[in-house]
Amino acid sequence: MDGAAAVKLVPGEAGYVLEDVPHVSDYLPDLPTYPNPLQDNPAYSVVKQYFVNPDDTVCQKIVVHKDGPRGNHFRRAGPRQRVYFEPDEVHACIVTCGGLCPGLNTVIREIVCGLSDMYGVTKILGIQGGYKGFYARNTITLTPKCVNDIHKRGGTILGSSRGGHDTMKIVDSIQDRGINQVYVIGGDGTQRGAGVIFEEVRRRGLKVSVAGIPKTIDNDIPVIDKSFGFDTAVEEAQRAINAAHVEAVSAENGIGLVKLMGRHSGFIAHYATLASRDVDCCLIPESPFYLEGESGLFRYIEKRLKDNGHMVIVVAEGAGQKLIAETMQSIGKDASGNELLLDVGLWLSQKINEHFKKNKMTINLKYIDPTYMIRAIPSNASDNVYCTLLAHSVVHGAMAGYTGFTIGQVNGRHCYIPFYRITEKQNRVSITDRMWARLLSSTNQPSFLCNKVVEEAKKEQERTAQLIDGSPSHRKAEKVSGANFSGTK
Ligand SMILES: Nc1ncnc2c1ncn2[C@@H]1O[C@H](COP(=O)(O)OP(=O)(O)OP(=O)(O)O)[C@@H](O)[C@H]1O
Ligand SMILES: O=P(O)(O)OC[C@H]1O[C@](O)(CO)[C@@H](O)[C@@H]1O
Ligand SMILES: [Mg+2]
Repeated sequence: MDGAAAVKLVPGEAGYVLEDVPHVSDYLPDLPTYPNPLQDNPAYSVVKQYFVNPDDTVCQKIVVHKDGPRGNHFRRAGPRQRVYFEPDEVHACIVTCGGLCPGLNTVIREIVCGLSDMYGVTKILGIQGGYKGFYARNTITLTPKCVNDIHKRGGTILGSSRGGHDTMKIVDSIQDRGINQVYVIGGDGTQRGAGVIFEEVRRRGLKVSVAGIPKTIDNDIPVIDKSFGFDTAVEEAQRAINAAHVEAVSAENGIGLVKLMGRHSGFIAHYATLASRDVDCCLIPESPFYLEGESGLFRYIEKRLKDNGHMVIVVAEGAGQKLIAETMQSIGKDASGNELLLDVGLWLSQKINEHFKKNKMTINLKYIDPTYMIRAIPSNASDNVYCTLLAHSVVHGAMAGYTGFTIGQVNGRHCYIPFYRITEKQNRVSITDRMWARLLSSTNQPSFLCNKVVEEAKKEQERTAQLIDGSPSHRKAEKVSGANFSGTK
């Protein structure tokens, strides 16, 4: 487990457990603290109860039973009365890694503006081109002025990359440059990378806070309510689905097929389908499907065309990979080690065309692949606000000396989550819960579920629920009874 040595569990009454995050004072005792400059900030000083009570925690499980345990909690995010860095002392850096996602520039902007406006920090570096930028690329100086309008642009002004995570070289670069706050924006791979950077920083005894901001278009990061940019992507996907629908209704036996992103998690396809109501079938990686037979996809398409004259299919890029692999060779891995996917959209188009040709039925299939279009756009208004809050919360955490954490919204509240909770599993669409049932009922598609698949899905859900509910028994944990934990030295 990444960061296993840093597990900090603080038990309380009635099964209460705080899964705390590391703090620089865990391994550097007697560090001085300073009053939070926010208390003199004209904008913020009017806020009643502005500082977060250090004992505030956010519960992960909000549906509980009368006699059930209170479950796991995370430390609530927000400004602390005392901070562990003086503004002049801070030398922050920001890096973006992995694939693009709407909102990256907003998060960069708001970390810079948050550090500057709230804490008076002036030294902020942008690391170019992802992790390898620490040792192989240039850096740029980030100021509120130069990031002023970047939230209106898609992508990341810093550039991003996959692969190239060389922990020693990265931490050498952090040490050589005198960086003491590292803000890492990226998905599960990136947060794993941040976890090992944190471990190395701690091993060297550096006063450096390593903080993650989770980013993933696929919404595959667990624990958090949802990842930033997801709503924007779902909204943009509507344009492709609308086009597919228009094409389909305007042709004889028209079929509109749209491929959307979603490597192992089909959330974009799922939510875009539910939002649209024009979709007749949604195929995702979590729900294996098959083509032939009475309950297969071909029969459903025939029926739908007969009843309605047209249909729209949405397929997540990771769907049907096992099926395709029966006839196609794997195409290897990307620079980060992620499996490259076979093109389910092209494959499905070909299979459907072949099937109807063989059965002498005329169809008009239009395949739309908006893959990168849904993630290369700027974030929408609500994602912009979401990104702003995440960025400000992560800044408060680093200034307060927390480290080895990811910022996340859990049940509507922002909190500091240990890296290992974000990286130990992926968030997947559960095909045995009410949300997927809602989709099945809105599209009327076959569930493709045989008993074996349902049983496997239920088992997976139980296993996942144990992780999500936190049952900490499986962790190599050091239990502590108070917040002044120093067991990670
Ligand atoms: N286990 C790991 N340890 C250290 N670094 C890692 C690890 N996994 C991935 N990384 C690094 O993290 C960076 C991003 O990883 P990856 O390409 O998997 O994207 P991601 O962060 O998961 O984002 P997304 O999948 O949403 O595009 C890469 O530079 C990669 O080298
Ligand atoms: O082509 P790239 O940039 O490597 O990224 C593609 C992948 O990145 C994601 O957008 C995020 O993991 C996936 O949905 C997609 O498979
Ligand atoms: Mg990933």
